[in-house]
Amino acid sequence: MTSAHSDDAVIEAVGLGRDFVLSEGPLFRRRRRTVAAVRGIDLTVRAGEVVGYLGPNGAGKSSTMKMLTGILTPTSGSLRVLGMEPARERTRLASHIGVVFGQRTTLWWDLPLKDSLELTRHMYRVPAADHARRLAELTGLLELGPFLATPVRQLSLGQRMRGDLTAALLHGPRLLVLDEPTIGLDVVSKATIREFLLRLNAEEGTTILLTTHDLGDVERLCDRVVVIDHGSLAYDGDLAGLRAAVPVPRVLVVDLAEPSPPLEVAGARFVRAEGPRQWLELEDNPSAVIARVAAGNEIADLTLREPDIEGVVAALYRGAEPRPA
Ligand SMILES: Nc1ncnc2c1ncn2[C@@H]1O[C@H](COP(=O)(O)OP(=O)(O)OP(=O)(O)O)[C@@H](O)[C@H]1O
Repeated sequence: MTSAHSDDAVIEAVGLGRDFVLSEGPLFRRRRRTVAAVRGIDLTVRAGEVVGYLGPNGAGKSSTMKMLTGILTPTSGSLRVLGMEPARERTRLASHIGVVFGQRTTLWWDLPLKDSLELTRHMYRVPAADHARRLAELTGLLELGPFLATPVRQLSLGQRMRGDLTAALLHGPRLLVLDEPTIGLDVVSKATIREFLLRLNAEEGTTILLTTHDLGDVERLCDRVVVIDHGSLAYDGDLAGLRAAVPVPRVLVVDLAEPSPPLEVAGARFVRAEGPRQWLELEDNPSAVIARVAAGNEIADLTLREPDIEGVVAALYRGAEPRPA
C-alpha cells in the first residue's frame, strides 16, 4: 500500500500502460514491433460506483481488466485494487474480488451446478455456514433453485450466467469485474441480470466495473461511463454528459400526407425516406425547422428523436471531438 492511496478508492490507476512486443516477419529477419494496448490511463473508481468501461473492439478493455485482476502485469504506471498491487498479490486480491467473463465459464462443465459452487467454496475457503447462507440468498435472488442439480453443460446461457455470477459472489467480494455479462442473452435474462446487479450494488454496496457492447446495460446500470479508444481515455463522466459532449444531431421524423421528394429545408439535412416518412438531421433548433417544413408541406405527424447512446458512442469512436463541458 502507498500513502497516496485514498480510503474509498477501490481502483486507482495512474498512468497505467501495457505494451505487447510482437516479433514479426520471416525467420532471421524478424522485426520487433510494440503494440501499446493501454496508454497511460488515469482512473479512480470509488466504493459503491457502477462503472461502464466502453470502447470499440481492440480498444484495450480486456487488457485493462486483465491488469485489474492480476493476470497481466502493467508495463508502465501504477495500479492499486483494494489497496493491493494486482499482479504481485493476485491470490490475496482474488479473495476480495469477483470476476465473470461472459464468454467463458468458471464452472465445472460436467458437474451439477451446486457441486460446482461447492468446489468454488473450497477454492475461496469460505466457511460452510457462510456458504450455505449466501448460496440460499443468491439462489433466491437469481432463481437458481430449479436447475441447481443440473450439470452445467445442460444449462441455457442465461442459467449458466446466473450460475457464474453466483460463483463469483459466494465469497462476498467488494469489487465485481464483469466482461460482457449479458452477451448472447435474451431480453428476459438480461433484465434479470441487470436487476440483480442493481440490487447487489444498492444493498451490499458492491463496486461494479463492467465492459459491454450492450447499451441497454449502460443505460440501466452505469452511474458513470469511461470510454477508451486506442488505449487512451476518450471520456469519463455520466451518460447525460457523454450525450451532451458529443455533437450527435437530433433527428426529426416527418410523416407527410403522401410520399414526396426529399425535403429541402434550411437548418436540416435529409437522411432518408420510407414512403411518406422522412428523416431529417437537425442543424438548427427544432421549432424553426418544423415551422419551415410546415410552411411548404402537409404534415400528418412529427416526432423528435434524441440521439440514443449507441449513436453517441459511435460518434465518439468516429473521432468526434467532445465539446468542452
Ligand atoms: N497478448 C497479446 N499480444 C499482442 N497484442 C495483444 C495481446 N492482447 C491484446 N493485444 C492487442 O492490444 C490491443 C487491445 O486489445 P484488448 O483485447 O485489450 O482490446 P478490447 O478493447 O478488449 O477489445 P474487444 O472488445 O475486441 O475484446 C489490440 O490491438 C490487441 O490486438
